[in-house]
Amino acid sequence: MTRLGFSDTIAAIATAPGHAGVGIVRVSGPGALRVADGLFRGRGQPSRTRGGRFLYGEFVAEGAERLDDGLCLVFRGPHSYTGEDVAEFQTHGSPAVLSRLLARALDLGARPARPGEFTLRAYLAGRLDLAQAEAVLDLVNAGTDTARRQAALGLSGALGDRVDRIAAGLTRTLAAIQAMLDYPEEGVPEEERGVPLAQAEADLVALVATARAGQVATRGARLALIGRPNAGKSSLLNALLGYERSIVTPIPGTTRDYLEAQLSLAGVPVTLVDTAGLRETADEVEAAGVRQAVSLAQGADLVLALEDGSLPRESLPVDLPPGTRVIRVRTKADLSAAWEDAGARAVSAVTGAGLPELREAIHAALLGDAARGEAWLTTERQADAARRALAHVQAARTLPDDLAGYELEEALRALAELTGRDVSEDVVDAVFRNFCVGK
Ligand SMILES: Nc1nc2c(c(=O)[nH]1)N(C=O)[C@@H](CNc1ccc(C(=O)N[C@@H](CCC(=O)O)C(=O)O)cc1)CN2
Ligand SMILES: Nc1nc2c(ncn2[C@@H]2O[C@H](COP(=O)(O)OP(=O)(O)OP(=O)(O)O)[C@@H](O)[C@H]2O)c(=O)[nH]1
Ligand SMILES: [Mg+2]
Repeated sequence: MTRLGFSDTIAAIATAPGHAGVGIVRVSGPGALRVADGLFRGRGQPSRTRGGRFLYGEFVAEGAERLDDGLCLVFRGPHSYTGEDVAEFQTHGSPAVLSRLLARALDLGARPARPGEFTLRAYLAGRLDLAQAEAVLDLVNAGTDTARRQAALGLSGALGDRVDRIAAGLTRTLAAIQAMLDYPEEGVPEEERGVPLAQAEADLVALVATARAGQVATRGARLALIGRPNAGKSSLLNALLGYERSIVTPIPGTTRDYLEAQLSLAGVPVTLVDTAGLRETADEVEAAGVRQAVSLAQGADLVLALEDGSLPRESLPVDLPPGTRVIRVRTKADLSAAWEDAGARAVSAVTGAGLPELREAIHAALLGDAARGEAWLTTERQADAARRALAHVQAARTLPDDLAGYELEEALRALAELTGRDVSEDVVDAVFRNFCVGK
């Protein structure tokens, strides 16, 4: 594989498996229009058609068997998604038509595209940076409007721009330091070093703070409900969902196995996890459920710790790892309160009192540290690169000029990795492995 153009032509079904109104087979590479000539008959020939045009006609298999009628779209490199010649065949959306059409394209010399290979080619052609390519994946997978908005921002290049602005500041400071290395007795003036580095650090701290929100918005969050038996966990889960998903009874120890349910909370895909009530028990099955509840809470993005507000307060019998995000909830707020605590939100699953505020608190806990209009870091890969850049900038601030220069070079390398200007093939492979075929 060379980075300056591919000799092979790739083909894939671009639309989702299944029956639909329209389906698309896409072909990209130097032979794309020749493949199109071989399987499409219309008033014009694809290889003689200008880019940006479509032709209406029929798709024909070997032996001139007519497969379907439809459209052939012609793109000429570099004016296409991949930057190469591209032909698209838009058929009736039948898996039977699409698979025959793809088979025909392969007969005519194309090879099956690997997952993400169209977008990989767009990246290697310089039409997208790596953060934009990741945004393409986020966009395809977006199930909520928040996820879509973040992905669209990323795809527009807003994340790359945000990173580039920080990098430009670091580059200026690095240049100032290098210019002064020959005159070490003078030192770089504060306004050319200390001030911009403080700014870069603040910008990177703000950027790193978006990683959690970005990942939660695109991949969703796991939210575990824990508490003693009868605290009202299953009732609260049902109240948040708006339907009776989990069994509720007055008998403590009703929920034994954990149970998951999906919910979209202000645009964030949330998996709610109901767990067994926490208590010491001789019952082996229940004890297994309790152990499971503790480990589910430890693995969750956010824990709702429920305590029965109608009974004298008892502390929760678990230690959560430091750093775990917890919202404390006083349940059964419709009954007379046996205790009060400003740190616990009063909620009634019966009347719904306190539920809107709880939803808001959950949303704030999951997305609170990122400003809404800005481009967020949405993958762990991006977050890791941003954190490394931040660590190097922080080191640079305390070091003498020559060593600070080295740290700034490292910070710039980490930022270039973030946008994909300076990454190894392994990293690129890892990014595109997550794509589906046809994207
Ligand atoms: N049918 C279809 N719809 C699609 C795609 C596709 O490949 N096919 N896309 C794929 O993911 C997305 C759109 N992405 C695209 C990006 C650039 C170009 C393109 O041809 N750009 C040229 C021409 C621009 C122009 O005519 O103004 C260019 O940038 O030079 C096409 C699709 C979403 N919708
Ligand atoms: N009045 C009132 N009763 C509630 C409320 N929430 C739960 N209950 C009652 O409390 C009892 C226990 O509720 P569950 O939701 O099953 O409690 P749980 O925490 O899931 O209990 P386990 O599964 O046994 O651990 C049931 O009788 C519920 O009807 C509430 O907000 N108000
Ligand atoms: Mg329960």
